[in-house]
This record gives sequence, C-alpha cells and structure tokens, in this order.
Amino acid sequence: MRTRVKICGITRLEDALAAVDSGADALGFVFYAPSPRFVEPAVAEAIIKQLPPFVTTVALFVNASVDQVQTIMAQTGIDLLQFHGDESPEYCAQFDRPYFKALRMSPDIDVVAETKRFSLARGILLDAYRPGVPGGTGEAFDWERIPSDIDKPLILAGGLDQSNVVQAIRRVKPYAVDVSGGVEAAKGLKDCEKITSFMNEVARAN
Ligand SMILES: O=C(O)c1ccccc1NCC(=O)[C@H](O)[C@H](O)COP(=O)(O)O
Repeated sequence: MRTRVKICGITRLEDALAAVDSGADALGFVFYAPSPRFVEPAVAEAIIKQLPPFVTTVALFVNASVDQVQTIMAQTGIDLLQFHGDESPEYCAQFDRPYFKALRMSPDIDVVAETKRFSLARGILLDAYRPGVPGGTGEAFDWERIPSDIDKPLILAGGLDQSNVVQAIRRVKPYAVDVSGGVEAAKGLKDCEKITSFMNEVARAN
C-alpha cells in the first residue's frame, strides 16, 4: 500500500497549493498559539475554502479547551482532528469529527498500551520527544523503538526530510508520514522545492 503524506504547519495558501500539487494527501493546520506555525482560524478557513477536492484537512491542538476545538471545527469545516497534548481518550472522543492521537516517544512510553487506550482513534502518530516541546521538534527518534503490533494506522513523524524519508518508509512501513520542519525555508514558511523533493523521495520508496 502507498505511504500517504501529511504536510503540517501550513500557514499560507501558496504553501497549501504547492503541497497539493506535489501530491500531499493531507494538510495540517496548527492551532496551538505558542507554535511558530500557529495559524489564525480565519486564515485556515480561507485556505481550506480554496483547496481542490480530495485533500484531507487536519486541525492540530495541544490541550485545547472544548470550546476552542468546537469553534474551529465549525469555522473551518476541517476534516480530522489531531490531538498532540496530554488529552484523554474521553476528551478526544467527544467531538463530532474523527481524530488521531499523537504520542511522543518518551523514554518510558508503552506505545501498545497507549494505542489501546485510544481505541476510537482513526490512527496513532508517533513523534519525537523533547521535554517541554509538544511537537514540531525537527528531531527524529529511534524507529527501532516502534512496536510491530500497533493495531491502528501508524503515522510516522519527527525530523523527517528528503534525506531520511525513504529509509523511514522502508524500515517502518507506516500508513503515512508527517513532515513539517523538513520542508520549510523557515518555521511556518514551507519551501516548495523541499516539498517537491520530499514527495519525490516518498514516491521512490513506495
Ligand atoms: O509543528 C509544530 O510547531 C507543533 C507545535 C506543537 C505541537 C505539535 C506541532 N506539530 C505537530 C506535527 O504534526 C508535526 O508535523 C510533527 O511534530 C513533526 O514535526 P517535524 O519534526 O518538524 O517534521
């Protein structure tokens, strides 16, 4: 099966269209205010309205209030929710939208047990762990730590770029890969050439 691609941290229409033109399957919009990739909901709404069909849009939250999630869902019509903080299964499952849960690969995490906890999640995203930084670290983690018996679609994230994504796909065989920093000119500003190179490498691995 073809490895799908989510390009995260979209803040500009030109970057969204470049990602779509290059074949990205999903676009991520970060609604976590301290992130340099934070995008105002109104900007995300305007971008989403101008996307062609068959592109999945993802709203990314870190321990957001219920009201914030519901307000952004209503305003943007986003397709999927990504919870990247310490959210509980009950919190994640309360919204009228499918979600996937991000797990950061801390030294003591039990990925299989955590995956079972989020039984209603559409997928599990595994990301690098840096204390105090919820995501977008630009760092890869040891892919050997990924259990072979995860019973949900696996989205691999953390420090991916054109130089390591083929190795990542061949080693991990994830349902999808997720990239942010590896296709940027600066935080929050994507680089079209890096996007194209990354997608070409993914195609080479598929
Ligand atoms: O991207 C961010 O700035 C961010 C901030 C806080 C929580 C999550 C964040 N990003 C989540 C993602 O899905 C990123 O794509 C993922 O962490 C990988 O980022 P990178 O290592 O830069 O490719």
